[in-house]
Amino acid sequence: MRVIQVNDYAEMSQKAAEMISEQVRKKPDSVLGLATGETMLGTYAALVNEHQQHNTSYRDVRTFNLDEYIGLDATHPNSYRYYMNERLFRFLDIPLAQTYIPNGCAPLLEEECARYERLIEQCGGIDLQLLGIGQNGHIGFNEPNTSFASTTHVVQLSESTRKANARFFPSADAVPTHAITMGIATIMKSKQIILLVSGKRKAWAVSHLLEGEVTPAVPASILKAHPNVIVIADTEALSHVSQEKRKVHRP
Ligand SMILES: N[C@@H]1[C@@H](O)[C@H](O)[C@@H](COP(=O)(O)O)O[C@@H]1O
Repeated sequence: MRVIQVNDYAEMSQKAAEMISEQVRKKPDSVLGLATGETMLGTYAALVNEHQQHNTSYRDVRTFNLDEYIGLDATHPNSYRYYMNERLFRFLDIPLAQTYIPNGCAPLLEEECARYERLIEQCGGIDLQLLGIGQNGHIGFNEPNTSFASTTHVVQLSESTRKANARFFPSADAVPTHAITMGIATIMKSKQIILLVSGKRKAWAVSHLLEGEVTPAVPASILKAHPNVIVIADTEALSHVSQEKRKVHRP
């Protein structure tokens, strides 16, 4: 695991956008794994900027998002489909049919999970997966104590995650109780992973990731076992981590 320490959110976002654009220029038919949340907003804005300035084309790219709330459709402003369309896809030249997000309104949710997992495989797997991290160390919506062997599945969101995400909803009760998420094994199959972390809110999760043991109690800790992970973290997110560990980590 390689750690890149940056000063702040803006620098983290710029760095991540540069790495994603580079991947797409190197391999124009890349399969990108995408994430949502506040962490990604700056990266997507920087990516749009880069696309407009340098004409990097996304025509042949396919994208798979990590997760989606159950019960919110594409027109709901809090659905991750809405977020992705509004924040990123509408500014790029990517055909929407090449952007995949689990359908949280599918009548048969288990089948939807299996379909999604199959689709990722049929596209040749994810070349570059972008990840954020929850305050409790979750990745995607894989809450603490999810099996490391899990594939795309339906999850019940923990109260702490619902509370953390309530800031985007009109009220805490409006946050859905369930979601579909890529599993931990799905995420770990990606060829490369970039984890973005910003702010004091995430300091505990980052310090466990870099200095704690690998345990299902902190889902992100499994990333230590992946051969190609880059963590881009700002000074506040790294504030609980020793200077030594901030430099370079290899599995
Ligand atoms: N499912 C998403 C995660 O993929 C994301 O990493 C996390 C952190 O979000 P934020 O970036 O808003 O802190 O929130 C949600 O739970």
